[in-house]
Amino acid sequence: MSKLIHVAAAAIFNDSGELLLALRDKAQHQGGLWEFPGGKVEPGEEVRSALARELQEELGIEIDQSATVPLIQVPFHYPDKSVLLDVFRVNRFMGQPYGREGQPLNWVKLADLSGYPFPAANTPIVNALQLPTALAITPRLLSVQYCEYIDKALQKGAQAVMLRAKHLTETEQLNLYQQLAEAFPELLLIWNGSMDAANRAEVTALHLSSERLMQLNSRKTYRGRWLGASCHTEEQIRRAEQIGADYITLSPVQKTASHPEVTPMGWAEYSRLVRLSSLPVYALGGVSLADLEQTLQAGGQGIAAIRCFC
Ligand SMILES: Nc1nc2c([nH]c(=O)n2[C@H]2C[C@H](O)[C@@H](COP(=O)(O)OP(=O)(O)OP(=O)(O)O)O2)c(=O)[nH]1
Ligand SMILES: [Mg+2]
Repeated sequence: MSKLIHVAAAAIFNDSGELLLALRDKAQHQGGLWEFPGGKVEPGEEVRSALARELQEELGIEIDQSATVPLIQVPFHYPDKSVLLDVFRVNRFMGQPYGREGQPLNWVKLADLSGYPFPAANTPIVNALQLPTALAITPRLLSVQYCEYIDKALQKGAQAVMLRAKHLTETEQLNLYQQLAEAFPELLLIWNGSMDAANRAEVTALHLSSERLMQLNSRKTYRGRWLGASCHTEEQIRRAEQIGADYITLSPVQKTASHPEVTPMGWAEYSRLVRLSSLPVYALGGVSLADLEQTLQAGGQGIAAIRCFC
């Protein structure tokens, strides 16, 4: 396999929360498709210096390197080239961006990103941008208690909720899912269950256990929008990538009361697996919102937790 070409790219936001896209010239590799501005890291160059240089060269803007936050790293093999896209969030910049190389630019709302044709390597980047950084996983509750739980979790900073209610029958879980989806129409509500049942109930966001993940070869039959999976090993991460999952949770990062017998992987191993994965990776297991900054700096998607949102 050819050597990975290290590319620094930026998800640049303006004050209205829109994102800057540039159209790649037809003559370029992956030409005619939209991109996150950036370019190749030169030998010996720091990735953030490369990002600042490329944004100056391509857009005429200055950025404060220390104010950039890692978003995701995507290793990707095109038939003719292998790239490592190293993507950062840029929320502040100086100057008015313009296409210094004649490339058209567009400010785009996050919700409209899916309408833009991107190179294939960009799918995980778009997912990382559209997925939240704080995911609450429901504890074991009575059916009537879930609404109140979600209210409280949202107040505490959760931005999405995974309904994990294995103590209820599948029918009860899906009825509850529909009720909660109606009560919280704006919320990304994920059901932890099986693909067949999710398809039958028209669930739009599904999370697979690692066991279910390893039984799947493709997401092709899935009819929802979001597909996630629980991973604990490199092999499971590879399978999640192979089936085309949108995100994974990786656990246990730290010691957790729910699985006291399991040895946690620790932050160093979490960071290593995040670098190796091309997908958005939530840290799970003994983590809370207090660990969010560390998780993002490691290139993770964010944190997933039960306890800290109760
Ligand atoms: N900048 C950028 N490159 C991307 C994206 N997605 C994607 O697959 N790529 C690929 C296309 C290219 O093979 C490589 C980036 O190369 P580039 O052409 O931007 O590099 P550069 O700015 O240094 O340009 P050049 O001097 O080599 O012409 O990464 C993306 O979103 N942004
Ligand atoms: Mg470029």
